[in-house]
Order: sequence, then structure tokens, then C-alpha cells
Amino acid sequence: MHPTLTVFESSPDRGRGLARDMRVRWALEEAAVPYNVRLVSFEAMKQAAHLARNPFGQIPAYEEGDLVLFESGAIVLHIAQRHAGLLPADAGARARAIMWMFAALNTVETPIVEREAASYAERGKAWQAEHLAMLDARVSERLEALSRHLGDRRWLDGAFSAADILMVLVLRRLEGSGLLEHFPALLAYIARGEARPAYRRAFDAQRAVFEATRGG
Ligand SMILES: N[C@@H](CCC(=O)N[C@@H](CSCc1ccc([N+](=O)[O-])cc1)C(=O)NCC(=O)O)C(=O)O
Repeated sequence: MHPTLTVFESSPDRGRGLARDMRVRWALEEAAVPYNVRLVSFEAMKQAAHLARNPFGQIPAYEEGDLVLFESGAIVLHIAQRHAGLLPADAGARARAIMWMFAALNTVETPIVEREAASYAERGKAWQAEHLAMLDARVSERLEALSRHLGDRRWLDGAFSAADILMVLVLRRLEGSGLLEHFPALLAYIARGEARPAYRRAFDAQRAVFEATRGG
């Protein structure tokens, strides 16, 4: 019985692979786990059937037998713990990979999401420019520290891991912001992630959903 991933029927990211189901798709593809997809509309996400999968009425949700999970980072960790290739066997290296998963979602993603929210929600406000400048600086501090850590490493800590799935996709949220261009090491890191066959399969699968609904 394949697991089922619940995703946007019509993603606001318009097929750019920025919605958080992309993380789970990529992890499943790296682990060579076939999966089913359930599409939900914005309305259906707020109704009882989906709230039972995700009490916050969001996507993704993940079902595997009678196990029901939400929170993309937790789903990726679950997949990584059950299948080889996404977390190191060595206990110390595994702990560091999980550390980097948290760093991606807490330390790096948080200012990026704050910045994105301010760029939408504060449009036209007198203080937006000053606030965005402050948020850009905060994001750039994180990018600088991450770039310095990466140096000439291919991945965050030794072999490719679930942490790189999360970090590459968190960084992709900055595409178009002009901030990544100051950090060539991060652009190269993202490109390495995007060049992986599993990434391509995951991206193409979420893109196909957008193409199908766009036609509709
Ligand atoms: N912490 C949760 C957050 C899940 C989440 O933010 N889900 C979003 C979609 S992914 C976030 C997202 C949305 C859109 C874009 N985009 O580029 O358009 C990118 C990312 C959602 O369901 N939003 C609808 C709602 O809250 O009602 C997780 O990681 O699973």
C-alpha cells in the first residue's frame, strides 16, 4: 500500500515547486518510494475530512497505513528514518543532519517567510520600505553565515541528506528577491540540489498537477 500525500489542487506557486509538498515529494523520490496524491481545494482544506489530517487546515498531509502526519519537516524526517539514503548511519552524523533540518526550518526559513509576508501584507504602507530593508538585512545575515559554513562543501554536512532537501527548498523561496545573487556558493548549492534526478522527478510531478488544473 503506497503512502498518500495531500497537496494543493491548484497551488498559488503556479507550478514553481515552492509549496511545502515539494519537500515530501523530493524525499519520497530520493527514497524511491512510490506514492499516491490527493488533491484538495482551498475550501476542502478547511473542512472536517482534511482537518482530521492536518488540524491547521494546510497542506501537506501524509498518510501511510493508519499513520497520519502533517508538518512537512516531520514527514521528511519520518521518511528519512524509514528509508536509506536520507540520514547517515553514524549516530553523530545523523544528529548533525537533524540539527541542520531544524536550522533550515527555524533559523533560515523564518526570516525568509517574514520577509515574504511583509512584502505582500505591507504593500503601500509608509513603513514597508524601511521594514523590508531590515528584513533583507536579517535574511542576508543568515545567507552569509550559511554560505560561510558551506564553503567548498557539496552538502551541508558530509553526504547529501534530508537536511539538504529542506535547505535547498527554503533557499529557493528567495528566487527573484535579488538576495541570493550576492552568494554564489548558495546559488551553486541550490543548482546541485536541482540537478539531482529525484529532485527533477519531484518537480515534474508537482508541475504536472499545475499544468493539468491550468488546462481545466
Ligand atoms: N509548517 C507547515 C506549514 C504548511 C504550509 O505553510 N502550508 C501552506 C502551503 S505551503 C506554503 C506556501 C504557499 C504558497 C507558496 N507560493 O509560492 O505561492 C509557497 C509556499 C498552506 O497550506 N497554505 C494554505 C493555508 O494556510 O490555508 C509545514 O511545513 O507543513
